[in-house]
Amino acid sequence: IKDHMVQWVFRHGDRTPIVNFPTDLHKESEWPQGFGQLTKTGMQQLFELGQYMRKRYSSFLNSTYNRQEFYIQSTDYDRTIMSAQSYLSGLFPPTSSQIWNPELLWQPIPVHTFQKSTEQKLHFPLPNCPRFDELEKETQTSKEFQNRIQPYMDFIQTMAVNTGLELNHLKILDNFQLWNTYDTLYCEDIHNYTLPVWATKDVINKMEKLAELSLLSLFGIYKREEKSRLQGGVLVNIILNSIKQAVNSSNPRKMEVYSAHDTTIGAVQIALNIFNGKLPPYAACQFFELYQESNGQYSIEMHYRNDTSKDPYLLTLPGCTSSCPLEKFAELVSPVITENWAKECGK
Ligand SMILES: CCCNC(=O)[C@H](O)[C@@H](O)C(=O)O
Repeated sequence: IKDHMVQWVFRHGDRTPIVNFPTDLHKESEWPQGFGQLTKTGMQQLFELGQYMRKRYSSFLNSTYNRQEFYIQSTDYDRTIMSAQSYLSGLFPPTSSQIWNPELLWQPIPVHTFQKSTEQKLHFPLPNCPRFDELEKETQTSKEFQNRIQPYMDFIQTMAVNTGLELNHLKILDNFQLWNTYDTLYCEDIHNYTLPVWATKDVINKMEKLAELSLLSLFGIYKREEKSRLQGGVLVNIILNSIKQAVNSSNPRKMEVYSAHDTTIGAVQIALNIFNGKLPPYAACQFFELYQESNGQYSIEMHYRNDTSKDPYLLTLPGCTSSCPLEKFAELVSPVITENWAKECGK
């Protein structure tokens, strides 16, 4: 069995909070680099990911960086671009012929990025899609969602008082307010900032569950396939087309990598119906490996690395085997792939 091409999507590394909630004890000025910035921990996490991939693909990838073989794109955020750079310093330290400064075992490698307004493939949820906004509203009032949020109603009331956030915003979940508040408390806790007295272990756990429900209900729970056609299916389509091109190309790129966000991983996994319901941790990665079997047939394997202490999980596309023939894979994902995104968005 021969590795033919790999596609990786990862979340950036550890960062500072992105937003304050009204009663937050810590303001942006208390964070050395301000909101949303990659920390040294985050840099180390991505460096480790690069080293992991160097080992995993030692026989597949050329040990020296080769622009014909490798391409990386990042969303247009400091944290994802810097994550990509940290990752590349672990994946492609310069080998003898590439060393340009003997005191520095690092080489510049291009991280491609596109303006937020024009990039419509990596930062989810993709904006400016009226049909998706409609589906979001339908989701919030659906019984599937209401059944899951009902048990938390009293808790959400308490959270509104503790955080100073608007109750009727908090309970619809889709504007990330509860998720963002959980995230800010999580960042403060990791970096040893004092938490408010009400932020007990139990409260944080309940907020984590609601953050997970935010991600799940954003792309799934209700009309998963239709929402995925407008969201995660867009990136699945890009990845699948790139894999198909590699099959028909005489000298295909070996690896394409996307430096992105937790919502990117969530959108793709919910579109593929392989989501584990948990928030993707820092530097988590979903990756696809195209193999050519001895009989010449091409198959795709999907893996998810969300714990650096273990091997990545081999994931199985529902309806297929873990090593899924390319044609079968394409057929099974076709319900979440749209030929005309703008039209389906009702623009
Ligand atoms: C505030 C909501 C936007 N959050 C982000 O962009 C973060 O990068 C988030 O996606 C993450 O992966 O931490």
